Formats: sequence, structure tokens, C-alpha cells
Amino acid sequence: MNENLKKLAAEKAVETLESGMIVGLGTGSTAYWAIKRIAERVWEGLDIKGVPSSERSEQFAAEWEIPLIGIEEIDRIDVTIDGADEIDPFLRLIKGGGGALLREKVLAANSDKLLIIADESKRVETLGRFPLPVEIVPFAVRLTLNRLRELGCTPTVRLDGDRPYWTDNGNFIADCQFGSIADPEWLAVQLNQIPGVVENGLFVRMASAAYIGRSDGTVEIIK
Ligand SMILES: O=C[C@H](O)[C@H](O)[C@H](O)COP(=O)(O)O
Repeated sequence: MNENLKKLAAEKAVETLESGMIVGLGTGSTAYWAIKRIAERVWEGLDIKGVPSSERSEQFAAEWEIPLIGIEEIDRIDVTIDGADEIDPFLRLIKGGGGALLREKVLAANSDKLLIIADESKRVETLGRFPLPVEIVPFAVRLTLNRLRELGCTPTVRLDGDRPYWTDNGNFIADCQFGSIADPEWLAVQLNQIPGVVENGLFVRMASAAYIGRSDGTVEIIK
């Protein structure tokens, strides 16, 4: 059911792409549908170059023969299409449920447009029910978690089986349960001031639009 809604949203966002664009490829189960649709449009003649936000997305894109360009070869991305874990009414986001938040944020910060795609279950009034992913260095994890706790959350190091989950950048993820985040802008700044934190999953003032797949079969576009 939700897969259909994710696919609907993804396909609508991919309609906006035009030949000549450099396109950021997001990560996750919703971005998967966007990458698949981009591949179909490439087969139909769309001339774009993709920049993947994770090794996983790079594999899909390469397998489906989307032309890729290295991050070191570009100065700007025209559009990035990516999923989200939570979206509030001001288009502030929690991202990183799939562990790709750092590369996703680099892409988002260097994109003229960030189009978010999601099914309607991702919309919230207030961010924070989804544990906020924070990428941390593997050195001094205990001390970094202590600092995170001081900001009012319960942090847990994400596991992959019985070992810590490693990001594509060789770091760990602390999933931080806040419950409710009253001021995402303030929190994003505080988190990144903690030595040991590489980046956090709050995306504020980044999304240009959100494409929301709804159970009535329509896609709502929030700008
Ligand atoms: O790190 C992963 C990303 O931020 C994803 O875009 C996010 O977790 C949403 O993923 P999904 O579309 O699978 O719900």
C-alpha cells in the first residue's frame, strides 16, 4: 500500500527533470522509486547526469545505466530528489533513517532545488517522534552520547546485527529519541557544535517542495 504511494510521489517529482540537469539521487525506499523512474526516462532519451547520495543508490543507478558524475567533478546540482523520515508543515525534515544523512545533506546544501518525496505517513505537526539520526565519529562514543543526552534526548548507537552500523563514511549513527523538537533550527546548530558529531539529520530551510503520495491516489505538492 505505502509502496504505491511512495511510487506515485516519486514519479511526480521525476516529471520535473529536464535534459541537461545534474540530479542528486537520494537514498531509501522512496528514493528507490525515483531512481527507477529516472532510469526509465533516461532510456526514453532524458539526458541527465546523476550524483548518488549513498553506495546503495549508486549501485541501483549503475545497474539501471543512469549516467553518473563524480561529486568532485561538479560545482552545483540542479535538483536533488530524496525521501524523508518526517516532514513538518514548514518543510523541515528528519532524515537519516537509512544512514545516508551526511552525503544527503551535502547534496541538499549544494542543490538549487531539493524535492522531497514521501507517502502521507511521513507528515507530522512537530518533528521528533522519529528518533533523530546523528552521525558521530567512532572515537569516544561514550563521551559524545553524554553530550547528546544534555540536549534532552535518549541516544542509542544504531546496530547492524550485534555490531555498530557503519555509515558509507566510516562513522556510527546515534539515533536520538527527543519525543518532540520545539526548535529544530536551534537544535541543529547545538548538535553540530558537539565535538564528535559529524552531522545531524535535521534538514531546515533546505527543501523546496514536498511531493506527498496520498491514499486517494493523488500527489499533494507542498511548497
Ligand atoms: O538515510 C536515509 C534517508 O534520509 C531516507 O531518505 C529516509 O530515511 C527515508 O527513507 P524511506 O524512503 O525508506 O522511508
